[in-house]
Amino acid sequence: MALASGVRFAPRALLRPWALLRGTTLGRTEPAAGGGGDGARRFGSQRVLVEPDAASGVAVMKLRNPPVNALSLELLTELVISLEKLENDKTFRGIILTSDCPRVFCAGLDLTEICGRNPAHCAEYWKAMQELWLRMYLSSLVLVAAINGACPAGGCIIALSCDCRVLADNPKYRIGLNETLLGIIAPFWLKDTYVNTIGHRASEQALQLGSLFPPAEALQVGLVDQVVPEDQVQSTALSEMARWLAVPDHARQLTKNMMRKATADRLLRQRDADTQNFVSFVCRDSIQKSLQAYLEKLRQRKG
Ligand SMILES: CC/C=C\CC/C=C/CC(=O)SCCNC(=O)CCNC(=O)[C@H](O)C(C)(C)COP(=O)(O)OP(=O)(O)OC[C@H]1O[C@@H](n2cnc3c(N)ncnc32)[C@H](O)[C@@H]1OP(=O)(O)O
Repeated sequence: MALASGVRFAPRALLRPWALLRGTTLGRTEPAAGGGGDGARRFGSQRVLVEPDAASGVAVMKLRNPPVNALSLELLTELVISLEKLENDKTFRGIILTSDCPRVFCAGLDLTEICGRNPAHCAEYWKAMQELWLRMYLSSLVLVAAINGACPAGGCIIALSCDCRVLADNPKYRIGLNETLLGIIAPFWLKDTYVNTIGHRASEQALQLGSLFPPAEALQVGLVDQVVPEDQVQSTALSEMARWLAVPDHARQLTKNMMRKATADRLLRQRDADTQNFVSFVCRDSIQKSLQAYLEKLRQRKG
């Protein structure tokens, strides 16, 4: 993690993402609609669509894992790879992260990845979650979340790993860490990310209550930076991006690192212990029962 001007400081090779890849179609490049030169070419994978604009140095990254962008192992892996690809390309200075699925930004952990799975799978899954958070949280690029749908739990953490958040003004698009309502506990690094964003007292309350904030409250508590009509989310995210990109990269990157490194280092120091803790917790019979019941409730809610 070199700190020289312009040098990327995201941790490299903490986990080789492609080792996790199963049945994905990465590296596909196709012309965008109406596109011409390099700046208009899309690339990405099955679950992550990247629309790069070389002229502005900004890429729009869309999550497309229907129906709710649950963070499956494949989606986590593809996100890490797309992020790494953009970070390694000097053309790009910023990413706007948004959803390609209607009404949902990201439903958080894919509960089917941790329900009824063996400990080895849960460990592999959790390591991938840690990896994505570390890479996003320490990314040298400016990350702006254009939150165009519901954003609970792991979805909220993805958004909080960005530098700035724009939320669509729709009362159904709630954001927050609701883990306690599932009978599970946010690990310390999710808690730290929350505290770093909204402060200790607000986090203490929101974490214990499992609060999911509607837009106006999310703005008030500081979980998001702007709430705008749904059709203005993308344009506002672009304006925010321009504001962040107006700052010289090296100064902004070093400042970001100064603000975030201690939090990331805390996980890096105890990554294995955190994984073991997660696995032993979620594999308990009582926790499995809670998760199964929650999933069942979600399925029955339909229709
Ligand atoms: C020691 C550390 C221990 C633990 C740390 C663990 C950290 C956990 C962080 C997490 O992220 S836990 C996951 C929390 N996520 C949620 O609580 C969100 C649950 N989902 C929803 O509230 C809603 O689905 C939605 C608001 C996101 C979208 O609502 P809607 O558009 O009405 O869709 P449906 O509810 O009908 O869902 C469609 C479909 O998707 C399935 N599904 C939804 N969420 C998940 C999920 N997180 N994982 C897996 N599957 C999910 C849902 O069951 C439906 O499936 P069908 O088979 O019925 O189509």
